[in-house]
Amino acid sequence: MSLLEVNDLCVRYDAGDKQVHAVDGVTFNVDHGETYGLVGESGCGKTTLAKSLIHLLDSNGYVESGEIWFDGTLPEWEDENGNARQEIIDDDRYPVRADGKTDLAKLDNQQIRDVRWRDIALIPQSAMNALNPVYKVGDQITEAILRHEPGTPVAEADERARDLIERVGIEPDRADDYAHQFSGGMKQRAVIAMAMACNPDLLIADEPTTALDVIIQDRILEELEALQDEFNVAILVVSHDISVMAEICDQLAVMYGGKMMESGPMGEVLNNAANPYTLGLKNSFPTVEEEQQELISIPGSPPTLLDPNDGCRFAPRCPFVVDECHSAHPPGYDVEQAEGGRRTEAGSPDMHRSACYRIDDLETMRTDAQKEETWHQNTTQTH
Ligand SMILES: Nc1ncnc2c1ncn2[C@@H]1O[C@H](COP(=O)(O)OP(=O)(O)OP(=O)(O)O)[C@@H](O)[C@H]1O
Repeated sequence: MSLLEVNDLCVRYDAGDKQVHAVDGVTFNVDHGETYGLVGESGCGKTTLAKSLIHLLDSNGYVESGEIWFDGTLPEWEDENGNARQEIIDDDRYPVRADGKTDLAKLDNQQIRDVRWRDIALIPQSAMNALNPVYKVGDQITEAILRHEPGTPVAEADERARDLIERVGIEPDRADDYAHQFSGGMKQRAVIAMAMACNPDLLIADEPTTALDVIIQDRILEELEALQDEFNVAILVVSHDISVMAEICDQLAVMYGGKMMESGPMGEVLNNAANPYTLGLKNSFPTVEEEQQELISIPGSPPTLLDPNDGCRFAPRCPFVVDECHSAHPPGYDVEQAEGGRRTEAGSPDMHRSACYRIDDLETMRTDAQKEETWHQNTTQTH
């Protein structure tokens, strides 16, 4: 059973008399212990999607519609074994399903606070600045444990904090240091340790390695994987960097303009890309294997998402655009079927899916997408 099941989620920001459609009709599942990646250019809605799950949006942001089913529930709705009580499941006033999952979108502020840290923890973007400069690093982790598990004896919380610090590769004695005594990589590790303080089932990591050099980046990714193996924590990782995703993800979703353009098992999405946007994104990133690879950018810029038109979000920049693309944003099509020339909607969000009307012409798109002239000659005709 999946840990997280997001159905048709739409998130908006109020912007004067208009709205920013930052996340639009997004559906995906994350399994226990798996790493799910959200990749895409800046502004495509990755952070908004991640933060909306635990109600950490800016004050003008809100979930307009959709469901966020999470395999866990509030302590007061559980029996002694930690399962949702039957009378809570049966009572329509509670957003709890027969399989014990809770719809996080329906929780109020107080309720979602009980889920944060204990069940789902966030490593925010620019996490290195998340440490408080006036408290010792170890004390900040102890404090997080005590705040979310109030019955814990202080000595035990201290011990756990030091243990976590050690697990992320920092000498436990450094727990008595202040953040300014830590390097960038150590600060990032300390924030990861803090996020793991209450042993959550899901860790949301927003650009966990962006400000770090490549060597430290690798180590942080290794440490995240080690924590995952040890604690079976699922990780929802947000990054603009395909190479980070290729290192750690099991499943990958490519976002553009608030939509999921392509998703599925990571190897499938990256090696067998089936969406013009993914093909374009891959062209613009260097790969380790191809030393002489020519990088090709996608001309144009991402949409503003202010009251967007109907139609595929990528259509204005897509060299493969046809009339149908302007009718409505395409649904997620089954890529395996498309390999055989059939255009069939995907039956499950875990399958390799691509939102593109041209999916039945996949081979042509894959071949043409590798050519520079495809991207840099045809764009004017698409507007
Ligand atoms: N508080 C806000 N008010 C209005 N619009 C916002 C707000 N926060 C984000 N947006 C807009 O929502 C869209 C999605 O932004 P978001 O930060 O989720 O994208 P992202 O892919 O995570 O980008 P980045 O990697 O730069 O953070 C963008 O168009 C952005 O300008």
